[in-house]
Amino acid sequence: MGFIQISELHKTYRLGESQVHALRGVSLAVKEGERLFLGGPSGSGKSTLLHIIGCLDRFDQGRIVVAGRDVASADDRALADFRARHIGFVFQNFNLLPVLTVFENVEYPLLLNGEKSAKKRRGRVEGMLEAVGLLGHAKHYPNELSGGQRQRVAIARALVHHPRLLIADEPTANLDSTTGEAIIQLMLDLSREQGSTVIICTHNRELLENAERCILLRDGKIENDATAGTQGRTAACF
Ligand SMILES: Nc1ncnc2c1ncn2[C@@H]1O[C@H](COP(=O)(O)OP(=O)(O)OP(=O)(O)O)[C@@H](O)[C@H]1O
Repeated sequence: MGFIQISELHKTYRLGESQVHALRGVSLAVKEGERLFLGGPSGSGKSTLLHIIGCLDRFDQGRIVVAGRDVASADDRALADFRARHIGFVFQNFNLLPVLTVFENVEYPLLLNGEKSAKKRRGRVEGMLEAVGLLGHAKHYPNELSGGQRQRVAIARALVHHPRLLIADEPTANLDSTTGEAIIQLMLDLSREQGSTVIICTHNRELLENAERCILLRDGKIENDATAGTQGRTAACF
């Protein structure tokens, strides 16, 4: 069985009388340590799928196992605990807490996970800040940083507790292309060092074309699932 095992996943949003079928039977297996890019047109269901894999949202039908856990059977509290321990998130808008310093933002997941030793927390946070090149900015607040620096803090926060899964939803959408490239590389490098599985959702054609594995969604279904070297992959991806 895969590290992530998804079978016939369906998700429908209900807005008053109308319904949106965001996922229409998605099946997928991801091995531990795999680095997967998720693409597809706007509205194809990418964020919905990521949020379900990241245990941020529920689904209507199907089955999903993440890191050996059948997440549908977990109640909200157990799910929040599972998320805090095993999953790191990077979002398009960075989602840093503006009233906390850079250090405090990165420390937050360790506090959530109940790490009581301030010394251990400090060591882990400083190690991550050094890895993302921002140790000198530990006392700054998010609004004193550039977009690229904020995303580096978000990466440090996402990985500080050594999650088994890193999920990134459009992490480069608000960055220029050079900064975006560096951010993706940093996420891939650091997660490889930690052995984390990575799923990155993006509209960036170049990233999708060069991905080790690229999954394309269309109308809530997987249209294409290709690993590097597969013939015709680029054409099938768009
Ligand atoms: N909270 C919600 N309530 C109602 N409909 C929603 C909600 N979230 C998403 N949808 C709808 O579900 C479908 C899939 O949306 P989703 O955000 O997963 O697509 P996406 O591929 O991530 O799009 P984008 O690339 O624009 O971010 C869309 O039709 C969207 O309008």
